[in-house]
Amino acid sequence: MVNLPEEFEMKMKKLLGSEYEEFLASYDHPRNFGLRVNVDKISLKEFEKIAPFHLTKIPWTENGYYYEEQDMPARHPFYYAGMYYLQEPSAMTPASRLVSKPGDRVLDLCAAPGGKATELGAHLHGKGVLVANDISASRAKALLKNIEVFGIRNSFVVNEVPAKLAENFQEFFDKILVDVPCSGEGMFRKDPAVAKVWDGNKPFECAKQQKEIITRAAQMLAPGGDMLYSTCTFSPEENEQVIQFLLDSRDDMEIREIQPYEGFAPGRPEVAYEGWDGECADPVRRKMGTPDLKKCVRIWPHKMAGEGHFLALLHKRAPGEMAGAQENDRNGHPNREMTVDEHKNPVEGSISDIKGIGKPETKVLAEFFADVSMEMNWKQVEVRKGQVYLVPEALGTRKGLVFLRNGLYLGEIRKDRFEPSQSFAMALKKEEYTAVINLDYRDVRVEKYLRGETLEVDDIVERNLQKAEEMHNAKAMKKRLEKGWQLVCVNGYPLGWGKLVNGTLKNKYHAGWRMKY
Ligand SMILES: C[S@@+](CC[C@H](N)C(=O)[O-])C[C@H]1O[C@@H](n2cnc3c(N)ncnc32)[C@H](O)[C@@H]1O
Repeated sequence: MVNLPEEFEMKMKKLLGSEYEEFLASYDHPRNFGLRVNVDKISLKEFEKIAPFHLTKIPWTENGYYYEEQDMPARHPFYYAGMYYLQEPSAMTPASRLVSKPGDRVLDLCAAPGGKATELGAHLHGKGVLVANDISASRAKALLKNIEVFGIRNSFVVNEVPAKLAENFQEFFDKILVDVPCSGEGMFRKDPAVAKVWDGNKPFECAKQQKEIITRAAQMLAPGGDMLYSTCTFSPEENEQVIQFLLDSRDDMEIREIQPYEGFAPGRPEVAYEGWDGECADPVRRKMGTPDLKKCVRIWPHKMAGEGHFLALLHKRAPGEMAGAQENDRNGHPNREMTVDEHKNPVEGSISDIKGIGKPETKVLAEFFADVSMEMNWKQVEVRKGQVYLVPEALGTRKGLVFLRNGLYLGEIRKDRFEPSQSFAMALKKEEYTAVINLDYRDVRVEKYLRGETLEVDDIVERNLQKAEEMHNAKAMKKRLEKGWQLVCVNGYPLGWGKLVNGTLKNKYHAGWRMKY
């Protein structure tokens, strides 16, 4: 049993009334473990077929599963292949209720380490842009890594304060996720250390910061766009009161219904002004808060197999749009189980479209990319000091922002050769590269590869050559398969690069990502 702060218990008693004992009893139950499948890489059907874990579907998400602690999915090669993200089940809810589609401009304002940004990015399938921001430089680094492991090709990873972003992105985004820093009351069971540092002032301090963040987020939302605000805490100050604050300060925003689940509890209009002297002229609302706060969702650990959360889906009305319009058609159950190849586009333009590079660089790139069939628009490729990036189309030029990555880093031109990057390997599908060393996850070479060791792969090269025999251009293909860059895959999903020399595969797996235990 977690040691709960006395002041917290009193507050929860007041909030929950007769449900309080049941809530308290939930602290005796073990926490739940969840993983969320990367729908940009693998279909759920395929994942269920190949993943050697004890999986049970999380009923309120499309692509989340409970697993058992002994499965240890963080140590499995499929994790290194970016097939899934480990995430507490309730924490999967916010991104699952902000339905984004390929082509959208999406912002995750408080994104690190990327639990929600990776889900939002996966659903873009490379089209549109995901701007993933975090105020902490070190956490933003972890965010970038997770985005790269997931193979997201169209992200802009930023390390800025929301006010600075708002200067650059006025009414720019179709979808915004605002998963604010909070007092973390919902995490006491999962992480008892959070309960130890909690005190009664924390919700008030956090609320101040949350109001600034949500205000900036609303400035960046395009008219007609949707924004999802979430916390992992129970305090009304950080939940209903922040939403009420936003509604009181802007008359173009409204609360939308969230795709339901039987375990969700409604938001609480009656706590919207409790203990807070907000500005509101309407005496009825002043007492009660806007009735639409009921459309918010509270996740309580005694009602669902997950930790505590709060969610509010907000909509910014376009000029002339009536309050509550569009709600029904936008709120249908989204068909989120898509096949991975459904979103493929042909390659656009050619290498000669890249600006500012000479003939030798063009030749080096042409040689390497003769083996690549990934969808890409060459007009969006930029070369900066020899480093080659595929920049998101929808972003435009953004100056004066501190960023860690603009687009997909493809690799580096070094004199007479191109060195592909780790992030490029992760963004490829097996079928999009000519020379592939595909290993089964039970093959000891997979772990050796992830530890940075050199591999003997004669048997696989032999098999690849036999397959090539059956093809039209067998001779050219043979030459290619016997040496040079190889995409190393586990069960068909890329892990990184290797370079083949006389049947030996030199390890090019990113040194900083190696398996260490
Ligand atoms: C709840 S965590 C986000 C978790 C993340 N959404 C995920 O799912 O992995 C809140 C994040 O907000 C960041 N943060 C704190 N203050 C911020 C601010 N003013 N602007 C943007 N991010 C902020 C913190 O560094 C922290 O990473």
